[in-house]
Amino acid sequence: MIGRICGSSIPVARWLTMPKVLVSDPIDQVGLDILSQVAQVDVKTGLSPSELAQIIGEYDALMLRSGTRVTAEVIEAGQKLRIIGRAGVGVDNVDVPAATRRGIVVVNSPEGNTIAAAEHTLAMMLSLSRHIPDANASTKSGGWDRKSFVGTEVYKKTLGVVGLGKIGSHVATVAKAMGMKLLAYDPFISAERAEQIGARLVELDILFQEADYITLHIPKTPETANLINAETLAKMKPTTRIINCARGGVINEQALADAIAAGKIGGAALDVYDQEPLQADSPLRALGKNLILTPHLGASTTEAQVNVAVDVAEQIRDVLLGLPARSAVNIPGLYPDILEKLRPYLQLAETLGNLLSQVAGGRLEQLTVRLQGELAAQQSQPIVVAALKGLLTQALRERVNYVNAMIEAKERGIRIIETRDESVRDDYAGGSLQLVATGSNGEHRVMGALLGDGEIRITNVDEFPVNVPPSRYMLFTRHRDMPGIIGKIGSLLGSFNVNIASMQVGRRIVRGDAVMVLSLDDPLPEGILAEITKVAGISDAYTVVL
Ligand SMILES: NC(=O)c1ccc[n+]([C@@H]2O[C@H](COP(=O)([O-])OP(=O)(O)OC[C@H]3O[C@@H](n4cnc5c(N)ncnc54)[C@H](O)[C@@H]3O)[C@@H](O)[C@H]2O)c1
Ligand SMILES: O=C(O)[C@H](O)COP(=O)(O)O
Repeated sequence: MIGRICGSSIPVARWLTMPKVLVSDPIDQVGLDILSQVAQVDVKTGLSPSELAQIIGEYDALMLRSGTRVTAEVIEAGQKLRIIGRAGVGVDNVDVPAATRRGIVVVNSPEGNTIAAAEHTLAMMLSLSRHIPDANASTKSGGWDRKSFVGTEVYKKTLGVVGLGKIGSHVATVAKAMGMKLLAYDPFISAERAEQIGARLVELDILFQEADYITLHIPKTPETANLINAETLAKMKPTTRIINCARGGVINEQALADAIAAGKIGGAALDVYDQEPLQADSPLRALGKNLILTPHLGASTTEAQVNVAVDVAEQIRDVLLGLPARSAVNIPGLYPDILEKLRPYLQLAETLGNLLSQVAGGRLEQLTVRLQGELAAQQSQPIVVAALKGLLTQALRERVNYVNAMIEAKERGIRIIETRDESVRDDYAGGSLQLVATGSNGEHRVMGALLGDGEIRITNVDEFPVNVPPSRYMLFTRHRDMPGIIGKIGSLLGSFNVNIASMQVGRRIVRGDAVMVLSLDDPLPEGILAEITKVAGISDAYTVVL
């Protein structure tokens, strides 16, 4: 039987077992079509956080814009949630730390609406300069008033750009072409970058004092909240006009309304507000032609909505299919191109982390990740995250993933040390990875490498050289290197009907201490470990399940 779901023909049986995606804000149909290839898609907009919390439990993914608030309560209720996709830039309406703790990947579309937001900013600046909204309203209501709407030119005026990122840079470039002089404030960009755009990087106070127009393109952070307040407004010229198409809350709205009403600044154009929708009794609603208000329309162009819908829907689809997301805001450094290159190393790191947690046992206090030889030239952070994921697998099972491994480790008080040494040369062209765990059972270490075909080799366990591929079931022993031990272990396993796939002994000196590593086809039956430790010369035996 064929069911028709959002334009695609999917057999009903398959549809019923598909993951479910909730779309909680208006999203372009092209995004819904992409999601429908792999999921059941429900569109339910206008939900409050508590309404969302009530239904989110049945969904594997959530797609939203700025109209939905994803609180910690929503995330807690979203027990099946794997991904939250923000079809836009700002993720300040999502409790990202709560999502990270739960291992939920949060993605956005960092560039899909850049041009739309920049063009809206420029439209706001020109509308404010020429009183277009009020002149339009007056004319439409029957008037022909040319005297009240005399404007000013932007040509040769100074534009102060706060936040010279993607949107700020585009605004600056177009403003430059209109003959404006540019000042910029952004503590995270270089003077050279500002110069390329034609802007002079200055301190914030200089920008406030000298700019005729100030445009904000910063995220809302503890540093930027309330950036424009009564004190900073007092530094501006009485003709200065402010445009905010970034985030509400970076301007103190009461202070702005007071300054405009008192003629202390020239005016403002706002697209974003402290509380959205803008409160009915906001002091901003009472002001006249020197204040323009739009209802968060910066990203509302046909082109931008297609861009962000495709960008985010593709990422949700990929994550639901087990593939990486290309712009996850809470996975450090894991971009697809890097991921592709590092994939075999990530597998190695995760396997060694899992092995180490079982070799070491007990409570872990510190993990040292050593990248040696060629490996030291690779980007290390994803490798560290993969090692932590492996290390925590025994404790957290599927609850740990690339999103939350770092935070879970930190919450358990595990210190992470990373070292790299390109000068170490061994038999492995791709270099070696060594993991050292320090904890309640002292210090333990494992080392591994990749063969030319990408196959993993465990090359050292607690300073004993070995050369074994990892396998699902493994048996490790510590013993005295003496005749007869290997045979006894072999026949003991045989008597319990356990098949040995491979066996390796690692020793540093003849007849000294040694390790034995066995790869087994079957899990070890209960009781066999006790029998193994009774064998003369065996000091320790433990199983590892990878
Ligand atoms: N109105 C809308 O519909 C709309 C649409 C898109 C984006 N936005 C918002 O616009 C803002 C900018 O977006 P973007 O894509 O250009 O982001 P971006 O990350 O490219 O740029 C932000 C810039 O702000 C700078 N910055 C950070 N903290 C700062 C501080 N304390 N002081 C000065 N500069 C600081 C950063 O260095 C960066 O260069 C974001 O808040 C985004 O959410 C709004
Ligand atoms: O951060 C963003 O991308 C903008 O604020 C756009 O928000 P919207 O998707 O709700 O229009």
